Amino acid sequence: DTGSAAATPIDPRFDIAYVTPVTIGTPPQTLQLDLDTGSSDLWVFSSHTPASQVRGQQIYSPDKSTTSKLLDGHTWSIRYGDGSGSRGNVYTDNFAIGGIMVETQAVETAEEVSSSFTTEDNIDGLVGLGFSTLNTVSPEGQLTFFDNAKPKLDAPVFTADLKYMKEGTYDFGFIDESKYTGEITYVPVDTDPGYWTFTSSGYGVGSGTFSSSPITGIADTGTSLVYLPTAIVTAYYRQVEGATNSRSYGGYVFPCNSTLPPFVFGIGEAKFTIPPSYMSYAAVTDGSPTCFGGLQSSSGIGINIWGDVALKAAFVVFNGEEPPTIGWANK
Ligand SMILES: O=C(NC1CCCCC1)N[C@H]1[C@H](O)[C@@H](N2CCCCC2)[C@@H]2OC[C@H]1O2
Repeated sequence: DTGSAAATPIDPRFDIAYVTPVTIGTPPQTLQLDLDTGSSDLWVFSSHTPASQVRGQQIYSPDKSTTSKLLDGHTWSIRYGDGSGSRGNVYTDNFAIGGIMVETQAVETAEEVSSSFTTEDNIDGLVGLGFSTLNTVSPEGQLTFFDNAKPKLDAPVFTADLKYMKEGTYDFGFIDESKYTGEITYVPVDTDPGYWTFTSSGYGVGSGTFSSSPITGIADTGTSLVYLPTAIVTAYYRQVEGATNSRSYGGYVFPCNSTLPPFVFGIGEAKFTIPPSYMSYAAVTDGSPTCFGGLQSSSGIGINIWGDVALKAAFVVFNGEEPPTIGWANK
C-alpha cells in the first residue's frame, strides 16, 4: 500500500502546528490530528473528555463505532516538553491515514487534557510517529500507526513535506521524487530512547563560514521551533540588530523589521538553508513590533530539537527499515 495526506497549518498567521485528516471506526469518524514524530501515543479528544475541556474539537465516540473494542484495564498519561499533557483509557479500532487502514490500532481516548490542548481548537489529538518504546500505555505498551502499517506499506517509510504557511504532505509507503531536488542524504538514527535522533554535521549563519561540528538532536514534527546549543544560538542572534534574550517572552526576540540572516545546517555533506522568513517566527502578540525567533536555545531542555522551522526547509524521509535512518533532501 501507499498513501498521502495533507499537513495543514492550524493557524493562518504562523506555523504553530500542522494537522492531518484521519478516519477512526465504523462508520468512519474524521478527526484532524497532529502527526508528531517526537512522541509515540495516538490519542484523541473523545466522548470521555469532559465537556469543560472541549472547545470546538472533533471527538471520537467509540460507542458509535461497531468495530471499537475497549482495551480493558489499560490507561495512558503523557507530558510533553512544553508542559502540555493528557491522559485516559484505550480502545482498538479501525484507523486510517491517506487510505492506509490499520484494523486494530490502539486509539487512546482522553479523559483529561491540559489547557493548551483545550484552547487549540484545531487539534483533535495526536498521532505519535516516534518509536513504540516511548508509548505510555500501561500495563502493555501499544504500537504506533507506523509500526502497525509498516508490513502493508510498499516500503517501510513515511515522508514529511511540511511547508511555510501552506499545506504540505505526509506520504506513507513511498518516496515521491517530484517532492524534492537533488539527492536524499541519509544519516543513521539512534532509536534510544525512542526519538528520531540523528547528528547534523554543523551549521552556518548567513554567508558566514560553515562550522563543521556534530549536533545531535531529534527530528520533531510536533515542535514548532528549532532548539540548539546556546553557542550556536548566540552566534546567530549576534547578527540580528536589536536581538535580545528576553526573560519575559521566554526566548530570543528582535524588532520585526530587523534584517535576519538565513541559518544553514548540514546533513553529511549536504547543506540546508532556513530562510530569514522562517527564522522570524511570529510577533510576540498580534500587531506587536517585537518578533520571536524560530531558533531558540536548547539549554533548558536537555536535547536539541529540529522542529518544523527546520523540517519545512527540506523533504524528510523517516526510514523504518532495520536499522532506521533519516533522509534529507532540498526541495
Ligand atoms: O512540547 C512539545 N515540544 C517541546 C517544545 C518546547 C521545547 C521542548 C519540546 N511539543 C508538543 C507541542 O508543543 C504541543 N502543542 C499543543 C498545543 C498546540 C501546538 C502543539 C503538541 O502536543 C505534543 C507536541 O505537540
